[in-house]
Amino acid sequence: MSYILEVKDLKVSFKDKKVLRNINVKFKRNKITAIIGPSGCGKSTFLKTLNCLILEDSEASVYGDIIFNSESILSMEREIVRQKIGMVFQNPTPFPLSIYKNMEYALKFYGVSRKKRHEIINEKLKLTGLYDEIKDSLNKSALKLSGGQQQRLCIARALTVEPEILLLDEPCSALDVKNTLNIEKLLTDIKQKYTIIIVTHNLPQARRIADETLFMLDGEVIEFDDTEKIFKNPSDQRTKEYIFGLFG
Ligand SMILES: Nc1ncnc2c1ncn2[C@@H]1O[C@H](COP(=O)(O)OP(=O)(O)OP(=O)(O)O)[C@@H](O)[C@H]1O
Repeated sequence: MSYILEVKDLKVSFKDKKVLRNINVKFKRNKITAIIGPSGCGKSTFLKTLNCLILEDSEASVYGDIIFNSESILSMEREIVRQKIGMVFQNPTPFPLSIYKNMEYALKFYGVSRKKRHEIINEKLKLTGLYDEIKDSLNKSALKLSGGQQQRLCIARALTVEPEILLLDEPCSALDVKNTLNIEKLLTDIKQKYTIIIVTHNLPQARRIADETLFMLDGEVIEFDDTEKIFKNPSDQRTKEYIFGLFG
């Protein structure tokens, strides 16, 4: 089995508050992994640690290591980490620019030629199912798109720099059912090419799309296994109680 990311003895604190405790897990390449757990258990902190975003917080201390393709991301250049490990947030975050300029932004930063930028932008808009919907209004403000379209644009934008891993923090929590299902289909369509790690409160969503599911509680990983095993026959009593709705 090929692993893309290995988390070793990871601990994260904000000042003296311990938020993540001794996490040791490995993420499989080209799979969707869902991270679930009650509010405040540390899911977003964990996700933000996986692409070093947490290091931008002056109150955060990070111990342990995260190995990506046999290299420690904590000692890699941040720009390379962000290119290899992209992130999409809970609320769609298009820049207040045109759709095209949103898509072009990171490509310009990395010095990609105009012709190549155009090719990549079309390809990613097609991949995320947006192209047919917006091909005649690429110069329109991205803020005028619907919430679901904005979130697909953010995914398309994150993919322009060809990350190997895409992290998503509750990407559907601001969307209706139809847009949620669109995003879920999109994620399952692209997993042949990308490794996807998604934080979700929506347990049926984790069950629908994730190959593996990681259950966290109070900053610890309680159980990490095939999604079917976690939902049908979890090994730990605490996972059982969360899955069957006794807490959370
Ligand atoms: N920048 C920060 N400074 C101080 N404490 C923080 C910071 N970010 C998160 N925390 C604390 O860390 C703990 C874990 O928060 P985190 O957002 O990771 O949990 P979560 O499981 O993603 O929660 P939710 O499901 O509600 O989004 C919480 O107690 C939170 O208050």
